Amino acid sequence: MADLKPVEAALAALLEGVQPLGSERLPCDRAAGRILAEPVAASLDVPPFDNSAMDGYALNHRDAGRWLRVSQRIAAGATGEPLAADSCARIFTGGAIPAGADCVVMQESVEIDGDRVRVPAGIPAGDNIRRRGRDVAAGSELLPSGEPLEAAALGHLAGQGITEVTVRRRPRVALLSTGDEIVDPGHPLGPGQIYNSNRPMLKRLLEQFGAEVVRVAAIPDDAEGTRLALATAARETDVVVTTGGVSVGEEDHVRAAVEALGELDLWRLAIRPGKPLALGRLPDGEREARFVGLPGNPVSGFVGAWLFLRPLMGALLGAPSLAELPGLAARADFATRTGPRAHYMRVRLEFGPEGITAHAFRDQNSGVLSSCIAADALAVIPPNREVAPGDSVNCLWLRGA
Ligand SMILES: Nc1nc2c(c(=O)[nH]1)N[C@H]1C(S)=C(S)[C@@H](COP(=O)(O)OP(=O)(O)OC[C@H]3O[C@@H](n4cnc5c(N)ncnc54)[C@H](O)[C@@H]3O)O[C@H]1N2
Ligand code: MOO
Repeated sequence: MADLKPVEAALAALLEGVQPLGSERLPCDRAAGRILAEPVAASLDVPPFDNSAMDGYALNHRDAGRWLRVSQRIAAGATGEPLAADSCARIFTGGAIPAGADCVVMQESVEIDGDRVRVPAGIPAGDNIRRRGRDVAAGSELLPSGEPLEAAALGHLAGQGITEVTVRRRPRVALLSTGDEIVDPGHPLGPGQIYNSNRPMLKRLLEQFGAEVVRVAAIPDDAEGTRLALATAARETDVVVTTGGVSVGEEDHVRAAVEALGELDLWRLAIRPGKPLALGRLPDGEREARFVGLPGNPVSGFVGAWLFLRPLMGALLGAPSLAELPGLAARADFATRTGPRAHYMRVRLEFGPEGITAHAFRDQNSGVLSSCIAADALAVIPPNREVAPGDSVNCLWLRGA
């Protein structure tokens, strides 16, 4: 087992030389989930003027504790007049603070007598005022390149009146299945056959990671057909992913075809599941598609997608948030022992007042996809390690992309 390589070595080989893809302009309302390809500068202060955080009265803090005439009414959207002496302004949340006022007192704290009010003494200057530029200052960087355009970022763009952004083109991916026994749903199953569960699973994961799956196909079981399928896929895409046929079986034409078309490295990784992995390049004139051959076992493909396809999509998208899975420490509720391979165990995390507990699924076999459905994380148990209930284990978080 001495030849088993660490995940990091394969990942470094996979990402070597990968450059972010080109960009495209999109209207903001079609850019949700996309990755910014350039920084966006703020041209406006947000908020654009000092305004009230409360429904109440705007005054100068030196007048707090005295009876004041209510000299004007300022609703959100209106601008008031400068405050006259011995007066305050009725003001509503979002209303512009009039000149001369430097604090707002909420109406629940005010005594009212006809058109006069008295606020408690000792109100500090600035109280309940949302200062101009407090959220965003004009001229500052609103969002950096590589930022995923999720809810708050989209709100921030709109806050500047921005209608269009430059985002990365989505990586185009081909997803090809090997295996004579694999049948697509919708067709009858013959003896010894199984349905193709990897395809929809990996398609969904790739889309979650920001890719566009532009081609799905089965690789035919002959040398020429395999070569044609791979060459066609490479021409149309940035990444060609295959499933199955990466261990030591004899039935496989993928290896020979990738070697004939470009370069191939076969890895045997010190991880369970996902030991065999094929990485390569498929040149097409000036450009090339990256090749990733994931193992056929569904859980091995699932884990391989999180560990390899996610950072690859991150590198193509220039999105640092996809580079590494977030890690968190949890208390194991299980016992296990590893051999020469690190075990990436599917766990459900329970967040309690005493901390986080990792519950491992009973059957961790790499063919048992049901263990992935409710898995929140992969608990990474290093090689040659014994874990007892209560021990701390490092978990890689799988919720979200
Ligand atoms: N002698 C050895 N045998 C195996 C080794 C080894 O080192 N020496 N490694 C094992 C490990 S670990 C893994 S993981 C698998 C990887 O196998 P392959 O990538 O070659 O995949 P296949 O043999 O084609 O398939 C494995 C398994 O997965 C099923 N499968 C394949 N594709 C799909 C699909 N699209 N949907 C659902 N299920 C799929 C397939 O029917 C097989 O049962 O090799 C071990 N063997
Ligand atoms: O590495 Mo395989 O993925 O253990 O089943």
